[in-house]
Amino acid sequence: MRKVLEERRVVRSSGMRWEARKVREAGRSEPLRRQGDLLLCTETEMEKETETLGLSGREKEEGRTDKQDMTSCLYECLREMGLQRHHARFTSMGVCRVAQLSTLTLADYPVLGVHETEDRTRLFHLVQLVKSVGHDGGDDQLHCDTTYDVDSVPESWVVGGDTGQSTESPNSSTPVRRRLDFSCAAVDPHLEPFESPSEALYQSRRSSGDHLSDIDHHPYTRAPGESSESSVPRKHLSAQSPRTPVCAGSVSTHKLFPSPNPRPNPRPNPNLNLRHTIAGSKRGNKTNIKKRLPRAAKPGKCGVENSGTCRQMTKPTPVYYSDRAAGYYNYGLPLHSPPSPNKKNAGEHRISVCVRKRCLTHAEDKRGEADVVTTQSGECVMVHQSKEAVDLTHYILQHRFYFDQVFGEESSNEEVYQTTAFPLVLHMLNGGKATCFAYGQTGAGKTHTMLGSSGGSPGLYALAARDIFTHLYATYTLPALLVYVSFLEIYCGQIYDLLDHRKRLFAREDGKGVVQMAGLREFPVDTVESLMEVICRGTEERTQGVSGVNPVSSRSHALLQIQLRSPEQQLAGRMWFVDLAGSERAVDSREPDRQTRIEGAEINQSLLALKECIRSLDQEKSHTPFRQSKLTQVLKDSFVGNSKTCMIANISPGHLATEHTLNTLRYADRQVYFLI
Ligand SMILES: Nc1ncnc2c1ncn2[C@@H]1O[C@H](COP(=O)(O)OP(=O)(O)OP(=O)(O)O)[C@@H](O)[C@H]1O
Repeated sequence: MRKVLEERRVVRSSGMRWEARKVREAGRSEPLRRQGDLLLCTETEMEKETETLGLSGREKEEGRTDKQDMTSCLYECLREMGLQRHHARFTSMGVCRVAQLSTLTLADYPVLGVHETEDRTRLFHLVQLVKSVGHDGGDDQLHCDTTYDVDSVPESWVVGGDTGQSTESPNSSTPVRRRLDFSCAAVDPHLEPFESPSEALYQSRRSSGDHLSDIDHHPYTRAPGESSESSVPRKHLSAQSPRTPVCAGSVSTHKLFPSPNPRPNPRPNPNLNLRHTIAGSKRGNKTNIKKRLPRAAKPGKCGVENSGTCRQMTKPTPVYYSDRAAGYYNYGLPLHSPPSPNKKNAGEHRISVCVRKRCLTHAEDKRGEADVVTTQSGECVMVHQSKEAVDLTHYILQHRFYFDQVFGEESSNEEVYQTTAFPLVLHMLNGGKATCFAYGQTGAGKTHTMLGSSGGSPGLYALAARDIFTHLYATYTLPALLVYVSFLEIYCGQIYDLLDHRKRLFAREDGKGVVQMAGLREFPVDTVESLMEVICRGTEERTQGVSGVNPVSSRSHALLQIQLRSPEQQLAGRMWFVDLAGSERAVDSREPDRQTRIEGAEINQSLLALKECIRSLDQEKSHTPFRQSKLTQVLKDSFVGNSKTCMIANISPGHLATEHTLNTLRYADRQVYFLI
C-alpha cells in the first residue's frame, strides 16, 4: 500500500517548471526511480534525506518544512531575495547549491556579478541566513531537486585539483574560480576528424542523462536510429554547416549518478562547470592542458550508495565549434568569402589585420579570472566561451578566427612592430602613405601597443621613429628629408589639436578633394627622444574617462601623424598611428551620465564608419563612405591612392570579457568585410 508523502515542490529554472513529488513506499527497499513526474524513493531514503536536511519530529513525519523549502533550492532562495537574475552566473561560477552560499565572502561578490549595493546587501543577508540555519559548507545534499549527488566537494573550491587530490576548505577566502580544461581545444578537427561528431555529441549527452537541448535537435545532429553515415564528418562540418555548433570533443569530468535511470536534472550541475587551467599565471602561447583524475565519492553522502545501485559514469562537458558566422546572424549570406580578386601574397596586403592577445593583468588574476583565449600557429585565435543550454547544462563553444597574424601574450611590442608597422614604415620611406590602427575593447592593450609601457618596453610610436631616423641618417644627410609630427584627437565628433592646448580644428576638403586641417600644429623632430617628448605632451591632453568596463578609458581617438617632407615642403611620405577609443557595447554604458552615453554612441558610430571604409577599400569598391565620421574624413587621404593599412585588434583574455573579445574579433575579421 502506498503512502504518498505530501511534499510537493515547484522548482523553476530558466522558465522551466519542474514538479517533484516524493512518494514513500513502506517496506520496500528499491532505489530511486522516476515515474512520470514522480520521483519514487524508499522509506529509508526519505528518512535519510529528512535527517540530512535537519528535520525532526513532526517535520520528519510530514517531510516538509519552511527550512527545507528555503534551503533546498538555490534558485528559489535567490528569487526570494530578488537575486534570481544572478542565478545563471552563480551556477556558471560553480555555486550551485544553497549550502555553498555560506562559504561566500564579500570578495566573491564581484566575481559572481553582484555589483550593485542593493544586490550586495541582499546577498549578504542571504548568506547570513544560510549560515544561521546551519548549512554551511558540508551539506551538499541540499539541492534544489534533492537529487542525490555523491560528488560532494564543490568543484569551485578545488585548488590545484588537476589530480583531484588537493582540495581547499570551502570556508577559505579564496575567490570562486572556475577551472577550464581545453584539452579538446588542442585537438585540431581538421587533423583528427571524428567518425561521427554528431553521434559523439548525441551519445555523450544521452549517457549523461541530460535533457536533449536545442543542439541535440539540430538537423545536423543524427537522430536515434539514424545511420551513422548520415552524420556529417567533422572535418567538413565547419564548411558545410556553418551555423551548426559542432561537437569537437569533450571535457571529461566525473560524476556518480545515483540511479541507472537518472532523472533529468533541471539544475546546473557543478560537475559540468568549466575547469580552468589558469593560463594567467603561465605565459605560454598555448593554454596548458591538464587532465583531472576522478575524485572518490564520499562515503555516506549518497543515499543510494547503500543500495548498491550507484554507478560511475564519465560525464563529458561537450565542446562545440562555432564558425565565424555561427556566433551572430549574418543575414543568410554564405559563410566563406569568395577569394578576393586582388588577393596578393602574404606581406603584400594593402590591408592586413592582426590580433594581439594580452596576458591577464594582475587584477584579473587576483579576481580569479580565467584565460579563455588560445592563440595557435600564428594565424588562429580561439575563444572558449562558456555557455549554458536551455536545460542549464554547461558546454563550451569554441570560436575560431583566422587573421594575417596572431600574437599571443608572450609577444613583445618589438615583435608586433616588426610584423605590423615596420612594413608600413618602409612603405612611407618609399613615399607612400600608411595607417596603423590599434582597435579593441577598453583595457585590451591598445595604448600599451602604441605608446609602450613605462617599464622600458617602447611602443610602436617609438619603434617606428627609431627606424625612420635610422633610415634617414643612413640614407641621406639630414636635412634631406624633414620629419614633422602632429598629434590630434577626435572626441565626440570634434577634432582637437593635442599639441596646441586642445585647439579645435576643422577638416575641410579643398578643390581637389584633399582634406585639409587649417591650423594644425606640426612639430619638426630629428630624434626619437624629441618625437617621444612631443607625444608625451600630447598624451597628457588626451580625454580619458570612466567607461562601463574600464575606470581609465580612452574616450577619444588619438591620431599621430608622422610626415616626411622635402626642404621645399613637398610631402615625401606620411604615416598615421591611430589609437582608437576603447570600444564598448551599448549595454555596458550603464552610466546615467548623458555625456558618457553620447561618448559611447559617438565612438561606436565612428568605429562602424571606419569598418565600412576598410571593407570598401578591401573590396576595392568604387565608393568609400569617408564622410560618415570625422575619423574617416581625416584619414581619407591616407586610405586612397598608394596606401597601406594595418589593423591591430587587441583582445583581453579574461572570461568576463568574452563577449567583448568576440565582438572585437568579429569586427576585425576580414571575412566579415566580404560577407556583409
Ligand atoms: N601586451 C601586454 N603586456 C602586458 N601588459 C599589458 C599588455 N597590454 C596591456 N597591458 C596592460 O593592460 C592595462 C590596460 O592596457 P591599455 O591601457 O593599453 O588598454 P587600452 O586598450 O589602451 O584601454 P583604453 O582604450 O581604455 O585606453 C595596462 O595596465 C597595460 O599595462
